[in-house]
Parts: sequence; structure tokens; C-alpha cells
Amino acid sequence: MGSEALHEPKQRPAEGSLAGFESLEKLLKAYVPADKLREVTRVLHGFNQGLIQNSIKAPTTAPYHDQQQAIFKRVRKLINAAGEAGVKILCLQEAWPMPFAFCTREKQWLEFAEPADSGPSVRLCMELAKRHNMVIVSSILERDEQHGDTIWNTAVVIGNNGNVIGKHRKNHIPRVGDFNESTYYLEGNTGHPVFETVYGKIAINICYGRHHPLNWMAFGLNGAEIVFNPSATVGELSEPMWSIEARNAAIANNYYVAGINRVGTEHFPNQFTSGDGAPAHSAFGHFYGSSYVAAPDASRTPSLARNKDGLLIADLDLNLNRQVKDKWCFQMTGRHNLYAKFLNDYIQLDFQPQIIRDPSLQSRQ
Ligand SMILES: NC(=O)NCCC(=O)O
Repeated sequence: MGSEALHEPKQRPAEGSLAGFESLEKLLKAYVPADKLREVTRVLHGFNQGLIQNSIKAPTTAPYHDQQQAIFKRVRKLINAAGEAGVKILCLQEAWPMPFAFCTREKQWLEFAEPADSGPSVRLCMELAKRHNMVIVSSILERDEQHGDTIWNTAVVIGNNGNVIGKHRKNHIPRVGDFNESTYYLEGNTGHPVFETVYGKIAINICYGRHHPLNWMAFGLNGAEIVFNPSATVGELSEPMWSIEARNAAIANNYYVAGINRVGTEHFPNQFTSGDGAPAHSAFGHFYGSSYVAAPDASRTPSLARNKDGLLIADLDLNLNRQVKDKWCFQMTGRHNLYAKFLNDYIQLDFQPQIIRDPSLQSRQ
């Protein structure tokens, strides 16, 4: 019997699975013979080196407080597991204390917004960070009460003493597919902060910011050693990009990147449309998890599952950043003065693109 017959899933593939397998790695393992799999993994992942992805735990029709408490219960358990395993820096997925309701455009979901220094999820993370002597990056919907209740998509960095070190607000707000986030909040105003923690210098590039190379670059130039990318994105939209973007950023900027994606399919009480003529629907699509860590030497860890909660633990040797920098000299050879001048020209109203046209082309009217 061939391996295909042995491993072909017999029933309908589980929701959110990849042809019946919980991750690409498991699918490859089922079909590629062991001697060849080593080579496939070497080329796909390089050499192997805590992140938490979680689904929502109560229906979106439940009272908000119940929805939030159900997620807290689950995430508390996962953070405790990370702490017991010795995790020192932990990042949670984007807007982890709530369903990713921004597809609906309904303002009622702002009920989940909280102050970045004292909201319920922040207090939970402060308690657990202190208990486990751990740094926690917690991505929330922020309500800025000091500035007229402005709403932001924010990552709060909590130090190992249970103190809030600071926060970063999402720089790039998507206007793609059902990601109607601009209905709720604006582009962030916190720049590209790097947080110096007892375990290393970290930064956060929130979700859609991962499509913007200069966003990655700025965190690197500010000295980040690890950049977390807490995300919420669905299979139909971005899955082919997911395994590339964090790796590319890690290579180009000589730091580690940890991509954390939400997991599960979220259904909402009222139907919404995608503005593409297709019928109204009540589910966002499948958040495909697949969280992983990419290193500056182009290696990466395997992914977490596509359809299950998970905790990924990776040992990061921060000295590798400098070794790779010394070898490849990407920072040293960067022509930042050229780019600075170009960008300055580009933002002028009278900017003209630098195009040298083949004079033998027929002139366009
Ligand atoms: N949450 C978020 O920014 N999603 C946008 C979709 C994507 O970047 O894949």
C-alpha cells in the first residue's frame, strides 16, 4: 500500500484544516518519504531553532463580558503553560481579548475597547507577567480616555515585574477584503518604538504592517532584536504571503520575527457584505493560525496548527543577529541617504517619477 492510501483522510476534512491535515508540515510528513522530507524541510525552513494563537471561546451572540471571560480563561491557561515551560517573552495574537468583529462595521463591538494601562486584559497580563517573571506583548483594542475616547489598535508591552513598559499603535490600517478596520480606528501615532526589556529589545509590527518593508526597517534601525507580528488574517486573503513575509523581514533586517495569527472561524449575529457584489454572509472566513518564528539566517520553526489553539516555544540566540549582520552587511551597505532623499522628493506635490523613456517609442498623446 502506498503512503497516499495510508494517509488519505477518510472523512470530510476538519474545518480549517489543510486537506485534512492540521498544518503544512503534517501534510508533508504524511506524503514525503522520511529521507526526502529532511531535504524538503531544509529547503523550506532552513534549520530549526513563545507565541500563543487562540480561537474565541463563546459565540459572538453571548454577552460581551461572557465572551471576554471565556477567552481570558483559555488564554490564562495557555500563558500559565508558557510560564511553566520557562518562556521569557510571550506574544499574543492581534486583538486577542475579542472576536475580530471589524468585518461587520458595527460600533457595538467597541464595548471590548479598554484603556492600555488598566483595562481588564492588561490587568490579567500584568498579573501573569509578574507571576512568571515574563515579558508579555498584549495586542488589544484601546480606548484612549485622555483623548476623547479615541480608539486605537494597540500592543501593550508588559515587563517581567508586571509593569506596563509602554505601547505601540498599529501603523498601517487595512482597507482590503472584510478588514474594515478604518471604520474603528486611525493609523497609529507612536512611531517605531523598541522596548528594552530584561530579556532583549523588542518591537511590534501589528498585522497589516507586515506588508510594508519600511515599517519593518524602522524597527530594525531603532535596534530591535525581535519583532513580533500579532495578526488576524484569513486564508482566502493572505495565506500564500504568510510564510514569506516574516522570513523576508527577518533576513532583510537581521532580527527575529515572530508571526502570530488568530485561529478559527468567527460567525457574527448580523450579516455583512464584502462590497464585491457577493451575497451577504455572517462569517469572516477562516483565521488560519500557522504562527511561526523566523530567524535572521533564513531559518524558521515549523508552524502551529491551522485550526487549533497553540503555544509555540522557540529558543532564540540573539547573538545570531550580530553574526548575520557582520556576514551580510545589509545595514552597513544600506543607502539610507539615497532613500531619504528619494522619499523626501516623493512626498512633494510636484514630484515627477524618474523615468527614462526609450526615445524610439512612439510618443503617447
Ligand atoms: N488585521 C489585519 O490587519 N488584517 C489585514 C489582512 C492582512 O494583512 O492579511
